[in-house]
Amino acid sequence: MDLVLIEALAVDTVIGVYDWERSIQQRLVLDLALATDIRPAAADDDLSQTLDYAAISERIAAFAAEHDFALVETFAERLAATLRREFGIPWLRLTVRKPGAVPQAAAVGVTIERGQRA
Ligand SMILES: Nc1nc2c(c(=O)[nH]1)N=C([C@H](O)[C@@H](O)CO)CN2
Repeated sequence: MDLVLIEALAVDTVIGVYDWERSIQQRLVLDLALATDIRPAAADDDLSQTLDYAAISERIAAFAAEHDFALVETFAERLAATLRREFGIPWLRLTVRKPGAVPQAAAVGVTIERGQRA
């Protein structure tokens, strides 16, 4: 299976467990690897036969704007389910980083893999 990539996608959202985090927007940085077979699109040079990384990036920004989870785990799990359902993605790896959450770390976050990778 081939992979369509989206790397270091920055989105702003309400995210965090503490009271002071509930009234501000914070940045998350996402990496995605999305399984698909790119050969039909490549054979016909046709965007409609592959995963449109621009459309998916826009959907992620909208998802971030419309939700306000406490945990990055919840953000990752719900986003993965949404993308798989709406774009028919059989398998994905998603990393969600929260830069600045721990001052001593460049970023903290989670990586999940969901679905079947053929
Ligand atoms: N595993 C997690 N640990 C923590 C999270 C989280 O989402 N997942 N969140 C926080 C706070 O919101 C933190 O980011 C504020 O600086 C703490 N630990």
